[in-house]
Amino acid sequence: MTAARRVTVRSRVPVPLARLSNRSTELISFRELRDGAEHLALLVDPHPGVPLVRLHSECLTGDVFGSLRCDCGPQLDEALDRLRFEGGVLLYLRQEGRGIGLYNKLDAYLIQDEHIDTFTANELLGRRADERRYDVAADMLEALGIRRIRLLTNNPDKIEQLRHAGIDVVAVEPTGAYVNPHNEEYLGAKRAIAGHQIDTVRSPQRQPPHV
Ligand SMILES: Nc1nc2c(ncn2[C@@H]2O[C@H](COP(=O)(O)OP(=O)(O)OP(=O)(O)O)[C@@H](O)[C@H]2O)c(=O)[nH]1
Ligand SMILES: [Zn+2]
Repeated sequence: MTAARRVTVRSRVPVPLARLSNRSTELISFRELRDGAEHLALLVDPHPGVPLVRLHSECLTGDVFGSLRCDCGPQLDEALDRLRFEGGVLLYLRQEGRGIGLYNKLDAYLIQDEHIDTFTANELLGRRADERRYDVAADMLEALGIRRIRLLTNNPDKIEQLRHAGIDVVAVEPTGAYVNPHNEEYLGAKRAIAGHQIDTVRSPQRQPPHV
């Protein structure tokens, strides 16, 4: 049996971000990540105390194009706003489509258009309902010297997997429920099937980034 290789920081690059103005921000890459993906950490100088951490799984359609089929865009905005206010860490995990990839996610959307829920749609494509693992996120936090966190999420699986991987999640802070006419079924399935703590209160549309 080969010994597990330790994840270390590969580079820390200062990158000023318009929407995090006046904050010192670094993008951090890693060596030896267990799944070989190019996951990234955004570190914003935290206030003293237990840092706020957001694990954000990649969603090209929501994060970049503002797709209304999901809630990823406004959740990313919210996390960045929180970091601007109090600092912390955002792990941007390259787990597009809950781990099935972009093209498969687009195929899953066509299945969902027949009123099949988002988890069953993955399975009809021969994939698992959610293929994400967060042990890689725990490795990244450890490489940053962070073992105690406040986690920004509604997803019980993130909490459980991080704790199992040895991260002390001392508090869970809910992220918003960004409901719109196009994502109501998607959010309903996250709540009913995956146990997300979501209040399906309609929230404002995504706002343009602050500059
Ligand atoms: N397969 C699939 N993936 C989707 C769909 N809609 C969004 N996603 C993916 O779901 C993931 C959402 O990630 P997050 O926002 O980090 O996490 P979450 O599981 O919603 O949990 P929170 O921490 O509460 O936001 C991203 O990888 C999206 O690409 C969908 O309909 N099908
Ligand atoms: Zn999304």
